[in-house]
Amino acid sequence: MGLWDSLLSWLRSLFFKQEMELSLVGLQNAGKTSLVNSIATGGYSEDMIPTVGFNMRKVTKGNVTIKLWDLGGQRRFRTMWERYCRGVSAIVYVVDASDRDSIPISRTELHELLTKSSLSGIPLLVLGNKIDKPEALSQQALMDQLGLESIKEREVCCYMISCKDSTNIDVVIDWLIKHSKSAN
Ligand SMILES: Nc1nc2c(ncn2[C@@H]2O[C@H](COP(=O)(O)OP(=O)(O)OP(=O)(O)O)[C@@H](O)[C@H]2O)c(=O)[nH]1
Ligand SMILES: [Mg+2]
Repeated sequence: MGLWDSLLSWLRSLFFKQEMELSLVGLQNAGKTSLVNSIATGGYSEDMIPTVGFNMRKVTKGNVTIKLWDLGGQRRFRTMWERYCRGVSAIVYVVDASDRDSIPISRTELHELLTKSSLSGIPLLVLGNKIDKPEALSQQALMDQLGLESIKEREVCCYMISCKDSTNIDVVIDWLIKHSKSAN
């Protein structure tokens, strides 16, 4: 009985194994690396080292192996974003929703990235992070200030999250799994 069950689940994993690759972009200090940690282990740390260049991390959720390109958000690394977003299943754009002064720059960088023809049609998931902070914008205000409604040529979704409190991380993982390449 046990053997039969494990044989079945092995067969199932052969047929339903899915892979996806995605890129995390957004300004420095937005919480991209924190999000990777939150997705991978649920862990959170206050003292993070800014990402220099990029990091790659593979995370398995159920039958889906997610390859995450975690890119540096400082200005000098932003020219790399496009290269690492080519061919991915989804672009995840992380915004510090509590840092209101940074939103206009974040908006400009997002729309600049989306003008690249190499990235046309790739679904976009915008995440307003740090909603544990009282000064965080509401979802509607963030969507307005980022000009998300003007993006028509691709699927766009926006969630508000907190890596610190693990708020909505499960919703993010569900969205990602639904957008893995072999999923319908
Ligand atoms: N309050 C709060 N702080 C957070 C949250 N997520 C991340 N931070 C903090 O924000 C800071 C920056 O986080 P990182 O994950 O390094 O940001 P990043 O986007 O990877 O930054 P770069 O690698 O420089 O592009 C760290 O001090 C984190 O602890 C959150 O949900 N709430
Ligand atoms: Mg980082």
